[in-house]
Amino acid sequence: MLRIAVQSKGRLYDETMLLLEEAGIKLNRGKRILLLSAKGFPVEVLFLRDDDIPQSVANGVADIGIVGENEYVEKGGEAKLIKRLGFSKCRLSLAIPKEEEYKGIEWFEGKTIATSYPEILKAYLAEKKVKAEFHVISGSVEIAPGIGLADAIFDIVSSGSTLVSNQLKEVEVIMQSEALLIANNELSEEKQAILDELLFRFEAIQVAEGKKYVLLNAPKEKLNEIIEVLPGMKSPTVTPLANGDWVSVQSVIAEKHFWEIIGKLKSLGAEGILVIPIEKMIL
Ligand SMILES: Nc1ncnc2c1ncn2[C@@H]1O[C@H](COP(=O)(O)OP(=O)(O)OP(=O)(O)O)[C@@H](O)[C@H]1O
Ligand SMILES: O=P(O)(O)OC[C@H]1O[C@H](OP(=O)(O)OP(=O)(O)O)[C@H](O)[C@@H]1O
Ligand SMILES: [Mg+2]
Repeated sequence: MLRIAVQSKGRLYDETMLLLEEAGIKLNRGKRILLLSAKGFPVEVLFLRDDDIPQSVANGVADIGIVGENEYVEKGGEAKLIKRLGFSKCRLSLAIPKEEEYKGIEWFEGKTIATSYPEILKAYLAEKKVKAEFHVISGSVEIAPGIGLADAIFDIVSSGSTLVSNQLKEVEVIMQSEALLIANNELSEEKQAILDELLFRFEAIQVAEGKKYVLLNAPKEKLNEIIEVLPGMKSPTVTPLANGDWVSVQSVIAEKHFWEIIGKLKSLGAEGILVIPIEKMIL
C-alpha cells in the first residue's frame, strides 16, 4: 500500500483530487477523514496541511506527497523531487509599499520583512549580503506593512491582485513555484513499483493535456496539403469513404494551434470537422 499525503483543503486540493481521480484513484469524496483508501489501486490518501507534507514524506509518515515547491524548499527539500505537476503555479516575491522609491536590493538593508517563508528569504538575503529583520506570520502577510507590522513582505504572488489591493508593488522575484510530486528517499521495492505505475498514469494525463483529437472528411485531391496541416502523432489516419473522391482523416492536434489549423483545413475543403478532448495519451 502506498500512502500519499495531500493538502486537506486549500489551493492545491481541487487539482490534486482531479489528478488522482484521472489516475484512477477514486476516493469517497467529501469525507474529510484523515486517511482514505482508494478503490482499485493500492494507495491510501493522508490529508494534511500543506506545510506538514514535506516533512511527513521526508520522515516516512507518508511515502509520497503533492505539495507546492515553495513549501518543499522552505522545509528544506529533504524528500526526493519526483515530478513537476504543472499546476498551482505561482512565485515568491519581495514587495514594498507602492509609494516607495526602489533602486535595488539594498533598499531592504535594516528593514523588517513579513513572511511565511523565512528560510528561503534568509538564504536569498545572505547571498545578496543584505541584513534585514523578519516578522514570521503564517497568513495574511500582505496587510503587515499597512498596519505598521513590517516595512515589506516576502510572499506568494500569482495574479498580483493581493499586492494591488494592499497598495504594494513587487520589486524582486525570488523563485517560481508549482505543485510537486515528492517521495521518501527509502521506498521499498513494492512501494516503488506502485509509484512507477502512478507516474506512468500521471505522465499519460499530462501528455494529453492541451491535445485534441480531430476527425474530418476531405476531398481526396487535397489530402497531401491536409496532411501537411495536421502534424499528427506519426501521421494522420486516412480512411477512404464510400464515395471514392473523399477520405476521412483522423489526427491529434495541440490546443494552442487549434484555430489556425481549423482555418487552414476549412480553406482546403475539409467538412464535418469533429474535435474531441483527449483524456490520456500513452506514447
Ligand atoms: N494565489 C496562488 N496562486 C497559485 N498557487 C498558489 C496561490 N496561493 C498559494 N498557492 C499554492 O498553493 C499552496 C497552498 O496554498 P494555500 O493558500 O492553500 O496554503 P495554506 O493557506 O497554507 O493552506 P494550509 O491550511 O494547507 O496550510 C501554496 O503553498 C502554493 O504552492
Ligand atoms: O497574486 P494573487 O493572485 O493575489 O495571489 C496571491 C495570494 O494568494 C494566496 O492567498 P490566498 O488567496 O490563497 O488566501 P490566503 O492568504 O488565505 O492563503 C497568497 O497567500 C497570496 O496572498
Ligand atoms: Mg499552509
